[in-house]
Amino acid sequence: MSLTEQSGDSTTSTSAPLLTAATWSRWLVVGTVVMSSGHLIGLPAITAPVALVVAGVAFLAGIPHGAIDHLMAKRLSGGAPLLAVAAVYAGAAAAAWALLEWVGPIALVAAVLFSAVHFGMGELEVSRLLTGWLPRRIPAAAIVVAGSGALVLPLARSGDQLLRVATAVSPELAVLISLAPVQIALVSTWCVAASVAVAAALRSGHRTVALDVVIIGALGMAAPPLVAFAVWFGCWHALRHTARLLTVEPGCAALLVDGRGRAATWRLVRLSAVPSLAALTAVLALGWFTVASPNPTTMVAEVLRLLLALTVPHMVVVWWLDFVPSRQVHGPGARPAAAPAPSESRRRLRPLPSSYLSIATKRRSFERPRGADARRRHVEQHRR
Ligand SMILES: CC1=C(/C=C/C(C)=C/C=C/C(C)=C/C=O)C(C)(C)CCC1
Ligand SMILES: [Fe+2]
Repeated sequence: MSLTEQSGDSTTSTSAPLLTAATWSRWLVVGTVVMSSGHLIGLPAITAPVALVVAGVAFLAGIPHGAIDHLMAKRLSGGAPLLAVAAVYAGAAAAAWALLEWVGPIALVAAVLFSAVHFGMGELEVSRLLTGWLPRRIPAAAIVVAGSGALVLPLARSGDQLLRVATAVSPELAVLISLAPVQIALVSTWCVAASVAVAAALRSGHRTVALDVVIIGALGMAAPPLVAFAVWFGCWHALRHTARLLTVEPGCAALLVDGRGRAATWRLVRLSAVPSLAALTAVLALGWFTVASPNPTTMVAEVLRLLLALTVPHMVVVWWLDFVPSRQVHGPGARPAAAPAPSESRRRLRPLPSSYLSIATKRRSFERPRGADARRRHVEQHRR
């Protein structure tokens, strides 16, 4: 199996961006695993400054994936004024920041848990869009937990750099993730979830879903913890979410359906440019103040708290996106004729498809087998 192979036949113009993003993310992460494992065969190990630079760049690369959250929220809310959307978004971030600042470790642990769910749900959604596979509750939950491996495993392994960052945000959190029972619980939970996810994916013929779990595990276990999380965030989660946005943002989706992938990409770049630049400038400015600050540790803690607070409304918008029918995102009447009926999709609490891509991929993967028997087997596979 190659890193490009997909279990479903997702070669339509709408599925191309996600396929490309999935392939690139696999290569970037596998590259990181290989570079991080070089010391096992006598090559020089990644030094601490290199690790910090790689982690910093990867974190920055991940920031723009939330740049059109406000546009998505506007659509999802049925066209609320952008100013109101921005006010609610900022309000949610401010509330999260206040909780992180004053409630302390409990709020931080909650934010980390929400993040793990956000990352895992992203994996589940992307695996569905790529393969058309709609797993049952247990394999779906296993994919969510396994998909958060690039956060769970590095937290369990901690290491110098990650612990220093964690201590800056909350010394209590650093103590918590240094406890052997917590580390063992995190690693064993991930291993059980990953085994269930891989077994279910292989049994239903979706080898790339299994491959992704294995790659995430390899990264979480082999790369320096902070690098593992940062590279996964910037080069996997953000890349795949951005590709998904191309199929969700109505203008981009329409261009994709027309086979104009490049125009769709440029549209997304245009829409994201100002918010991305603003966010990157703010983060870089805060980073600069941190370096110049007489008390960098406190400053790092402040910056991280701010970033974590900002991710809260992002997680809410993406979660909303995962659970609404595509017509609410694309506007009334925009749902393609072949989309499954809501009642059918709602069975087993399955999030409704939120993009043209999910519908196109699903239809194609159902169409693929030739002959009545093969088709029946294939349909059975998707029901499993
Ligand atoms: C607390 C903490 C961490 C967790 C960061 C998290 C949880 C980030 C979540 C980001 C999200 C949700 C982005 C959305 O796309 C690190 C960096 C591992 C280092 C140690 C301290
Ligand atoms: Fe995200």
